[in-house]
Amino acid sequence: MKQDETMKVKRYDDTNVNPDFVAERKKCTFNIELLTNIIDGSSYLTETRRQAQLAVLNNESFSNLPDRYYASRDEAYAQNIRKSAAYIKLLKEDKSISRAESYFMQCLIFPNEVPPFSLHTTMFTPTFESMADEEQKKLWMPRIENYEILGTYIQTEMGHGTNVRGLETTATFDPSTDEFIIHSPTLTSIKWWPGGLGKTCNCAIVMASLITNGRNEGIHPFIVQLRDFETHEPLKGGLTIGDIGTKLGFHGMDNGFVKFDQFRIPRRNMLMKSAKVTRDGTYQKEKKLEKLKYGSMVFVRAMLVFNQAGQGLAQAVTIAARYSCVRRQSEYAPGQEEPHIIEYQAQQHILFTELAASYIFYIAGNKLRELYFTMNYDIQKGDLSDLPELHALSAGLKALTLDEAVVGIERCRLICGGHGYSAASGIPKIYTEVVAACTYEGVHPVLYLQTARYLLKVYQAALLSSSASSLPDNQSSKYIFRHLHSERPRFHFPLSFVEIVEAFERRALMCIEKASKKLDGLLATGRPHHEAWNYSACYLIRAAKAHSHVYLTSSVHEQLETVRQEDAGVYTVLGQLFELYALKSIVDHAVEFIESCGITTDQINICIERIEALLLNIRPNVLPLVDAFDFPDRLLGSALGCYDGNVYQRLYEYALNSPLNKSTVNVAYFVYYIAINIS
Ligand SMILES: CCCCCCCCCCCCCCCCCCCCCC(=O)SCCNC(=O)CCNC(=O)[C@H](O)C(C)(C)COP(=O)(O)OP(=O)(O)OC[C@H]1O[C@@H](n2cnc3c(N)ncnc32)[C@H](O)[C@@H]1OP(=O)(O)O
Ligand SMILES: Cc1cc2nc3c(=O)[nH]c(=O)nc-3n(C[C@H](O)[C@H](O)[C@H](O)COP(=O)(O)OP(=O)(O)OC[C@H]3O[C@@H](n4cnc5c(N)ncnc54)[C@H](O)[C@@H]3O)c2cc1C
Repeated sequence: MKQDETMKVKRYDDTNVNPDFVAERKKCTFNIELLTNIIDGSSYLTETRRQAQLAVLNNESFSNLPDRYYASRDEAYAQNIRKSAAYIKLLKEDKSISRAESYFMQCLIFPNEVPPFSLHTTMFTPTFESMADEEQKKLWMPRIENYEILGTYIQTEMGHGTNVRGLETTATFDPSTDEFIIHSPTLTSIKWWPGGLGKTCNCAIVMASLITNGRNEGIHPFIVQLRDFETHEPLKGGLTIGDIGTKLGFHGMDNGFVKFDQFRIPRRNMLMKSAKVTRDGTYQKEKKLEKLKYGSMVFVRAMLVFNQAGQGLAQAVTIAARYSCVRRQSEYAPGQEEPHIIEYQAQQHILFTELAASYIFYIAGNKLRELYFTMNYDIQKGDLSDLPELHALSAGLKALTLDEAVVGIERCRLICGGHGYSAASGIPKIYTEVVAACTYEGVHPVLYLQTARYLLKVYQAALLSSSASSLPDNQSSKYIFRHLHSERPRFHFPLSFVEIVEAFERRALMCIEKASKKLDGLLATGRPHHEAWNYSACYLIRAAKAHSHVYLTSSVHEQLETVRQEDAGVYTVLGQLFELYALKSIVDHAVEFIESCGITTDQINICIERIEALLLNIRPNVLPLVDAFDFPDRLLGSALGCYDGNVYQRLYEYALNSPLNKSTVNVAYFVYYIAINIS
């Protein structure tokens, strides 16, 4: 990114900081910058992020006007398009902007929003690049990279989302014209939900059942132009396109629908890397590349762990922590000043356990992102051997971390009392964005079951093998092989970090064993496989969750081992957060740990006592620990969570700006109430 020498705005305003915050920050016992580097992934990424954020803060085109919480849907959409236009212009002008820089800029330009063009970069382009043949890439990529083509990803229909094989939209080859005819045969086959489809995008990847020579060959991707490149009107010839209406959140996004009525596209608009239809209508496919079509779903799921679960929860925690260090409430000791609510153990228990979870999701999410890029390099070259592992990991972790994050965000809102319910707290906005990710890219029961399917295969292989050597080193399920044929150790309390990881592994192995036994038992009674699978679902889901917990704990433990060599202060605080997250999970799933690790209820009580001790350990560092996330105020969008802690002044300003305060007597009251009931 080109450096702008004229940058004026600082990322933080250090003047006029609430004195309570100044005192809190003085208690810090560790090197905040080093922790920030760990959260970002490296010191290089911290610097890159800061430069990108400064570029946004110094560019007036990216300001949020009108206030984001008072904007109507029309205004929110218009504002997103205005900012998108400026952002895309910048990307086109400055080709040196890297992928990481553009990512960091986008997060701040659209705080807690998925903007209308985002499907272009997260799903449309990656799917095209992965599924198009070389000739198609030459033809289309320059216009895709130049944003002349703005694309979305159209898969879900009104009647089918999860069951991709059940999609009804057809793409029938017509050899007489060398075209495919895209058609929505029923009401339920209308494509529904794609982001940016309603008003913004002019092209799309459409997933449809390919029919040629009278045979249905299954779901395939097609690139389809939807709107005229000059007038932006929907193309004639059989398209009905629109916005699907108001949702829980995503107000600035035009999630849309499209009904195809015998709409024609050239044959070569089928993406032909792994399968093709020749001029005479012959269908050919390369079986080994078949699963590439799922690739963009794996990509987004893997990114959601750090981007939505990690960052979303960390933002809510930052807001709740800062507010808890400002807010005073209740008489603690008779006659004394009311304490900050952070001093209440009940508050600390919720806040610090969520703080710990946000660190775990961020760090494990970074590791998953790196693993994705490493494994995907081979996958794109045609070696798909790592894909099942990547799919199982990304599906399970997307589900587990987002499940825990949305509960955590809501808990953070609740511990802010009444002001948490105001949009000005910023938490409702974070919640509605993050909770959407629990649905898009696959609902969680279904994703857990995908992970379980993989785990049972690994377990079967482990039963037949006597060592772990048949699995590559990077496989997260290697512990299944290791522990299946080894003695369970005796655990000592309080647990060491190494013992914590082994306890999670033993618990996961037991859950997998139980799921396998349950399934086999049902099969042995003569039930068909699909029925036995369905009635094992609760066991299978428990196994997938336990396995995902293994990845979280083992990857953060690995990070701790590196930090241990570098900095004692950071090692201590990160270790406390790791231990807190792990012990809380052990207590929450005590039955599974007692059964799998041979531990007693007394030892669970030791964990409960240890959690209380950790709350006291973490207390002095609470503000520095959220400062380490390094969120600019604009990203948080919160009166309660600002860096300077001037909560009440900002809440008052927010209320004064309410559109209802533009007049002293509201016209509706005058016209309806006074006119009818008083005159
Ligand atoms: C710091 C630096 C930064 C760096 C920069 C980087 C920054 C980037 C930042 C980005 C930030 C993000 C922002 C977000 C914005 C997003 C906006 C919203 C987007 C929303 C888009 C959508 O919402 S878009 C629709 C998604 N809709 C689903 O998600 C449907 C779920 N439904 C299914 O996913 C299937 O339908 C389901 C269930 C498998 C059954 O399908 P099915 O019946 O065919 O499957 P079966 O169970 O029979 O499985 C058949 C065999 O396929 C295997 N397999 C199945 N899936 C596989 C897979 N994915 N990969 C591999 N393999 C797979 C399976 O494991 C079996 O393998 P095997 O036979 O060997 O066992
Ligand atoms: C904000 C948002 C943005 C989206 N963006 C896009 C987009 O850009 N492009 C796109 O194509 N789609 C998009 N979607 C659609 C999204 O991917 C689907 O909603 C999602 O995959 C779930 O499908 P569904 O809504 O049909 O739910 P269903 O499949 O009908 O599932 C409903 C419920 O049934 C249960 N269930 C279903 N199947 C099973 C099963 N096999 N086993 C156990 N339980 C089951 C689950 O509890 C599930 O929650 C978006 C959705 C949202 C909310």
